[in-house]
Amino acid sequence: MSQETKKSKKKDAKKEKITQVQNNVKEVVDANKNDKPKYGPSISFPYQRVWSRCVLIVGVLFIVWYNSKQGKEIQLAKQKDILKSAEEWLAINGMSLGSSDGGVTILDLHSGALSKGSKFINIYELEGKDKIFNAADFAIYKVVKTKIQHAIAHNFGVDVDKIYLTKPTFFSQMNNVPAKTIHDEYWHPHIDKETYEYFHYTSLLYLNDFDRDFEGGKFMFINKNNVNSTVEPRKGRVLMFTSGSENLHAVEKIRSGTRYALTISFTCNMNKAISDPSYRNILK
Ligand SMILES: O=C(O)CCC(=O)C(=O)O
Ligand SMILES: [Fe+2]
Repeated sequence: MSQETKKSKKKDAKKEKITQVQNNVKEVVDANKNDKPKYGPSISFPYQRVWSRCVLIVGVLFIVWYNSKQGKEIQLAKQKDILKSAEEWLAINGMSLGSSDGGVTILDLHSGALSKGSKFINIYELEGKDKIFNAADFAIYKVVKTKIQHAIAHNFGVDVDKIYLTKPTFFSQMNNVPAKTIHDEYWHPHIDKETYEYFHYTSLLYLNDFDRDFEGGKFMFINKNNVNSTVEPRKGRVLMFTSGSENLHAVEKIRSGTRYALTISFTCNMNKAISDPSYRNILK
């Protein structure tokens, strides 16, 4: 065989191979063409990617907004409207004059009783009692109390003039010092009306922040199935509930730090009403 014949044979073989490959590719393309989408032709439109991203973002924003509306928190007033810093208020309110041996210190604003050691002292009988509070402190208390009274009336559908401030109304300070008496054991489930007969509506104004100023110390509602719903104390947050057996509750043990709250409660029994604690009264 001549050299030329050999070359042309090689060329022919190559051509044949290329045609074969091309045919194979065509077959695959044809096969794909016949492979119709299962659920009909897919929809496409201009700027499809941009639009689909916009829809996704709006969807996520909607979910975030919707969930934020789901909380049962009602804003009564901005913290800065009514509250000084908790520390400032507590420093002047006389709590610093006491301190119980157990983990709980109480200052009753109506009677002046303050836990000290294993007893109570009366800060309204102390020398210099007029320096512990001033008129502005009581004015703040009155504003806070009145706002809460209106909020309770509104949310529980009662007439604002038919609920009355009742005693005790007190500051509480809680920490993780081991309890000395049963009164220091705030973590037991209880019903306020059993402790305080004339309470019909309990409210708590929290003065500092869970997870920042203290750990533990969440408020827990305990229902019949032993399932808890919890409230995390936060400065300026108000919790209100009816004081009967429908609201069994406890406070989770404090693990560290100090927790401050103010209890303001209302009764429907006008014979058990108390007047607002006032500067004038403590000067008597
Ligand atoms: O401080 C709290 O969150 C609740 C205290 C309490 O339940 C009470 O004093 O009866
Ligand atoms: Fe309670």
